[in-house]
Amino acid sequence: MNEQLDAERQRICQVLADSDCLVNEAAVNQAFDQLAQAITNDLASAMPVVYCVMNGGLFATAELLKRLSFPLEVDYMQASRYRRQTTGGELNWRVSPEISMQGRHVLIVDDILDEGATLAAILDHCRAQGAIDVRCAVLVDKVHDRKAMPGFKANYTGLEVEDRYLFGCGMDYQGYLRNLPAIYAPKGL
Ligand SMILES: O=P(O)(O)OC[C@H]1O[C@H](OP(=O)(O)OP(=O)(O)O)[C@H](O)[C@@H]1O
Ligand code: HPA
Repeated sequence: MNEQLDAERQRICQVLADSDCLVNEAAVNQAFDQLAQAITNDLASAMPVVYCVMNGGLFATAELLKRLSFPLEVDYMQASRYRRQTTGGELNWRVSPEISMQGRHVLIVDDILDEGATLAAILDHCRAQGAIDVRCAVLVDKVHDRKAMPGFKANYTGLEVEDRYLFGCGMDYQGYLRNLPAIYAPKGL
């Protein structure tokens, strides 16, 4: 491995070593079980299309899909506003989904509702595309009063987590550590 990449690896390992684990793996799995049950109750007969919001939604989508045992289709979209930073900017659409939303029940899956600007824009887009029912599921809703639309909530929320910069379970720290099965926050952030 080149020296620069190894220094990066060591820096990220140090961030992880210096972080607090806020939600452990067992609690994350329990949250996914509850989310999947609520989604099943509502959508089992609806032949929904489940859209993963890449990249952060990949982990939550996989965890949910393996718990959903009814017919559905899966697609993805990519709309990002953080670009490896810890504060959000303008929403940048990078990939649009292939499966049409026209006349369909739609479930958007993402890792986190933070300020909510990403999800709000995606939900508007889905309605404009002709979906008859648009719902969203997030693993985490971050608790603070900076929501883009006050009171904005996902239809399905796994966990409410304190107002710190989070990583793990799909959420990244500077592009890394999405793969961790628990939720962490770096000390001081
Ligand atoms: O509620 P908001 O403040 O809008 O933030 C939430 C969004 O931010 C993250 O995506 P990001 O733009 O970092 O892209 P990523 O999915 O590739 O990490 C996350 O996956 C959500 O989509
Ligand atoms: O706390 C966060 N962590 C990772 N990605 C995010 N995108 C919005 N908020 C966060």
